[in-house]
Amino acid sequence: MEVLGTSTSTAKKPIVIITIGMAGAGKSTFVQRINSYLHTPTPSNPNPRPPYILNLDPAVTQVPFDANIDIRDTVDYKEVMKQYNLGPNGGILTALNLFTTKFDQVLDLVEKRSQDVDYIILDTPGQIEIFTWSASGAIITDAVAASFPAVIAYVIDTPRTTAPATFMSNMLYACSILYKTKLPFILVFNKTDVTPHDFALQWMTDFEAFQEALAHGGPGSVDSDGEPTYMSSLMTSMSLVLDEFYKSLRAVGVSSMTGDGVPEFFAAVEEARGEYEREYLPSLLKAQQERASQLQKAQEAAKQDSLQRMMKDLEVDRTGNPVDDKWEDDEQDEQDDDGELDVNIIDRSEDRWPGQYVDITRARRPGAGGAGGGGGGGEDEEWDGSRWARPT
Ligand SMILES: Nc1nc2c(ncn2[C@@H]2O[C@H](COP(=O)(O)OP(=O)(O)OP(=O)(O)O)[C@@H](O)[C@H]2O)c(=O)[nH]1
Repeated sequence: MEVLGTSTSTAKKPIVIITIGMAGAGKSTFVQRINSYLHTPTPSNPNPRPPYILNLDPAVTQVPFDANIDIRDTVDYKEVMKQYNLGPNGGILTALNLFTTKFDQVLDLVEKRSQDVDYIILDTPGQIEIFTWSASGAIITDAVAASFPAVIAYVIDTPRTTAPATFMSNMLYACSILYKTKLPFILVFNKTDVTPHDFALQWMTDFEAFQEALAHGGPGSVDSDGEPTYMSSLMTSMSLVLDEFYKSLRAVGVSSMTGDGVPEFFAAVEEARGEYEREYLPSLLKAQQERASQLQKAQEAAKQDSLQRMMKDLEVDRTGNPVDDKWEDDEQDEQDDDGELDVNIIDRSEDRWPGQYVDITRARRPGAGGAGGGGGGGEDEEWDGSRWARPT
């Protein structure tokens, strides 16, 4: 079944990996690493198919991969800054907005190549909020997720997330993106060559261990009386919320530098494809069907409204102009059982025949009867082959 271009059969469709992460987390290096992995033959996959890559960061000076579509080919962000008198972040956002206006063309190009690729990779702007909290970021995400199975790869700078408070802030941010996009989500703990991600996995699975880490979060976690501070209590409550959130995502540790953990990442992507088909796609289709039926209802209501207004206008005309009433006598005849007016629509292209026309533009003379009921066929009129006329 096709609904608004969305196919329920995603079996042969490539999966879109949307790479998101804080500035410096290693998104571009990660994209390059998975790109290189997908180019490399393995015994289980001797003929790998290169991915299709989209670079959506207009401000990046160099990317370590060849993007198939690069926003920088379409929008010059420095020129945008000059023309619109903007700072760097405003320039990046406006460049992304301008690019989004052409995103239907991007999707067309991707659709054309979709038979030849298994993965489509999106690298997003360095300033995370420009993509995650902008209208254009939402439009792009929704558009790709409506056309292909899609997954969010949230890249985390592991060495910089070892403090419990930083870890929790990062997780809360990830949580907000998950609830905003509702797409399958993979936490990618990057730079494991510098700091292994075991501590993160432990904090995610063992609530007590994270509480312990929070309690030993250093000065500030308890006040002078030895009681937990406001900040410490807030973090404890938040971590309770996050405990629920951890259940709905998968986490992998990766080193984009060495390639460690990349196969595990792709295993998680395959799992995410299943989740997309099981959970995201049905709710997407349901939402589209609801929108379609709401649209139909709105159109029907608008039609009824116009009809009622038209009938009201006719009523006003009739009361204000009783002599010119063309409906009065035959009103009962012309109403069907539902009380609706039974008016025949005339096809002007067909041959005319006597009595076919009811000329409602002419007032019926009082007392005039006969065929047609309206403006023609009065007692003293004759059909001359094309119209009713008084004999001369
Ligand atoms: N040791 C180590 N360094 C890494 C790894 N991945 C990325 N880096 C380094 O982290 C820095 C930031 O990497 P980028 O790939 O530019 O990060 P980004 O998230 O794309 O940064 P923005 O361009 O600001 O969005 C670079 O110096 C990388 O070499 C990794 O797995 N291990």
